[in-house]
Amino acid sequence: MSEIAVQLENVTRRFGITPAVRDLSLHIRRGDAVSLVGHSGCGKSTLLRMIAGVEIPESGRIFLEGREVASSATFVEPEARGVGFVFQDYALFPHLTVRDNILFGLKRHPKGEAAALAEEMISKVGIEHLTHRYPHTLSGGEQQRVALARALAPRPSIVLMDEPFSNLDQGLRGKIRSDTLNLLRVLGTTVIIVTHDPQEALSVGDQVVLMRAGEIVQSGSAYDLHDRPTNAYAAEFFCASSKVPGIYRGGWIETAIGNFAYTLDRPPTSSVTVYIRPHAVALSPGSGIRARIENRVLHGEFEQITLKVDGLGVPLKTRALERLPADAENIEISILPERLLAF
Ligand SMILES: Nc1ncnc2c1ncn2[C@@H]1O[C@H](COP(=O)(O)OP(=O)(O)OP(=O)(O)O)[C@@H](O)[C@H]1O
Repeated sequence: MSEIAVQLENVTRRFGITPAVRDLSLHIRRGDAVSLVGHSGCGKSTLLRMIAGVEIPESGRIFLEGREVASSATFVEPEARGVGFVFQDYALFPHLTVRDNILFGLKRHPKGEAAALAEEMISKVGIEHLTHRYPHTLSGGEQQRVALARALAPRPSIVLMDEPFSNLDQGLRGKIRSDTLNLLRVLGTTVIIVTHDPQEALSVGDQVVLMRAGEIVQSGSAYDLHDRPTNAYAAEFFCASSKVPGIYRGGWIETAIGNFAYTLDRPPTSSVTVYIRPHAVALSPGSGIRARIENRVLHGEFEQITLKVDGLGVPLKTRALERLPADAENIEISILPERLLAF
């Protein structure tokens, strides 16, 4: 069996003249959990739907588990692709009980085998107590688990999930997300999860794929995308920054808040923008960089502090784990050059 579960080669799909997905190539390893993230309209759902087979690429080729399923010469129907799908609204059949919803996806199996597969997944997902209920009597979290059991019951090797946790409230979302991912990992299922939430994308993925206007902006580990973005768009998408103008001097950058060691593939004296993220600003008494506290927001464990530094056109933000005195007005800070980004 191929090590690559999903392979897209130069896939394009247009609606009218604008491509929803543009000449996109992507490889996903077997068993990985991949998050597909980007702002509304960037083409995430269209990409997922082409992998599922409910949308047809205009050009390019799609392979699942090494088998060509879509190209100019081939089209494999969705039911024959071995792919499970979980929709944002769960799409459960209202007139069927939970058990019958799960059995519905097993129609191609002999009756006894279908019943056994359904029971196995009902127990793995932990919904034994719900099997006789109808969807409208279930909470959002319960419906999500039924939809997951229905998608997984036929044991697809690949599961596609379109915003699967977005209808759950914040408290439940983290728990259901980690339960779902743990189960998929135990089963060895490859999963692609579409989300527009940057934090969710980072927490889900073995691989994070950031899209914009039908193209991949950057793809890699969550650490790559958050800590080592290769362009300004990715840097901004995953973390709000204070943007400060600077001059690249070859090996270092000159800014209004100091000079920082930095290597860029640019000629010296180029203008650059330095992205100062909250974790690049440290409270450090005695540093000599004085900052006025403009705002404090307590987030429980940490406090978000907005700071104004003389000579700097934009405020800086930092996160303090230590509590500052309630009446603190000024503090001294330092900038951690290894945490700066410049483009
Ligand atoms: N059936 C369709 N007919 C016409 N245009 C479409 C169709 N489906 C998608 N589009 C357009 O293609 C682009 C990409 O849409 P898509 O739904 O893939 O984006 P998305 O990233 O999933 O967005 P969202 O997060 O809002 O669901 C959008 O501009 C959308 O308006």
